[in-house]
Amino acid sequence: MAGASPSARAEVVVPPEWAAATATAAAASSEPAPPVVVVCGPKNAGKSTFSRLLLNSLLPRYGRVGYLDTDVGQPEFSPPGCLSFHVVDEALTDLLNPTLRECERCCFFGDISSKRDPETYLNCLFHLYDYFVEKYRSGASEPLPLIVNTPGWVKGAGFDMLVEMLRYICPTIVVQIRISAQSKNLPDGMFWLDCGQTGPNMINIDAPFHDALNRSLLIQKDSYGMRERRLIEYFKQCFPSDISLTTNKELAYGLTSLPPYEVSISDVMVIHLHCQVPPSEVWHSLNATIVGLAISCGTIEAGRSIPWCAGLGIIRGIDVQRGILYVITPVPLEHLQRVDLLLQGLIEIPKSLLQVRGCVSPYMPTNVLHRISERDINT
Ligand SMILES: Nc1ncnc2c1ncn2[C@@H]1O[C@H](COP(=O)(O)OP(=O)(O)OP(=O)(O)O)[C@@H](O)[C@H]1O
Repeated sequence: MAGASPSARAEVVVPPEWAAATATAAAASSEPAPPVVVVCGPKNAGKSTFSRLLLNSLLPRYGRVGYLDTDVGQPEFSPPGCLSFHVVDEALTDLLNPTLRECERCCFFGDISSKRDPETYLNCLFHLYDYFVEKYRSGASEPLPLIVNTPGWVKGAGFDMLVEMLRYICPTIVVQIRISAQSKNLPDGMFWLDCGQTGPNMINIDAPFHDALNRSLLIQKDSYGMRERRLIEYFKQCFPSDISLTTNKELAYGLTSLPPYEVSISDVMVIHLHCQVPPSEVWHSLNATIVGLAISCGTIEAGRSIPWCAGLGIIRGIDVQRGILYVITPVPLEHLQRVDLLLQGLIEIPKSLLQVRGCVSPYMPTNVLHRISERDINT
């Protein structure tokens, strides 16, 4: 692709070695089980785009493909802050952009990078992988191939986490995308294994675009904007699909007028994932935030429970006197009824929803805070 422009493209470009790599994975032996493919490489090298192409290549043979979404900053199918496992049974039509899809299992990590808590991040990932193995490797369900798209943080602690991930998952194929700036690449070969250990089929491919001097041209993404759009898209699901909400203003007004769910404070436990909050401030800290709505049914390992996340919600208001939280969420009622944990992380309500001209921010009615203050004074 010499001379290709680094600006965002309207169509996906499939270099011959990319096509060969997807064909190799699609033709790989399914004995004793279909392939587990890990895609890794530096930031913006094309991992997500390649993973989409790979998924479409595996579908004709297997009908369904598992996808482990591990990039909490820019997840493929989930809102930001989540790690999730999906089973996809139809070809992806947009090969250049991530799209929301319902997951089979999700863990709410609550941040857009694993930096703040690598241990919890890895525990979430291992739990999702264990779920896949239990259901699609040893259970009654038909075995599925699995794609694991990894984050582009491949240096320092990011590298250490990738090594742990690879050791745990033991993939059958690893596709490494490399760029011309060698110092930014992962080491060559099976860098996560000890000498002499046998490993997977390693496939190295180059990032898709390069200039006349053969230097990689990487397309920078607007990560912040992508996250905002993803959250907006997520909360649009609160409305029936025939309601047209084309602008953020319409959505902001729509959310304002949406009757929230009432959740009894006594029915839920609040967990702050990345900070400590004094008990007297818990409700203030929760008001006007996005939370993971979780169910404490995860397995307990090394004393830590990893709850499954049913989806995200906006805490629209809190009435401490009545003991009620008001939550806006697209999570269906039957799942919501099982939620017993509110996980608060660092995922924020998109600014574009809070800054709509003429619309008083719907999530921060002052009477809510007054009621809390009155209650604080009374206790
Ligand atoms: N084969 C391709 N054809 C067209 N555009 C591409 C291709 N590969 C990557 N891009 C574009 O390059 C940018 C980065 O690609 P992508 O998101 O796949 O990289 P990534 O390695 O997954 O990034 P990150 O490390 O941030 O997760 C995106 O804008 C994407 O649309």
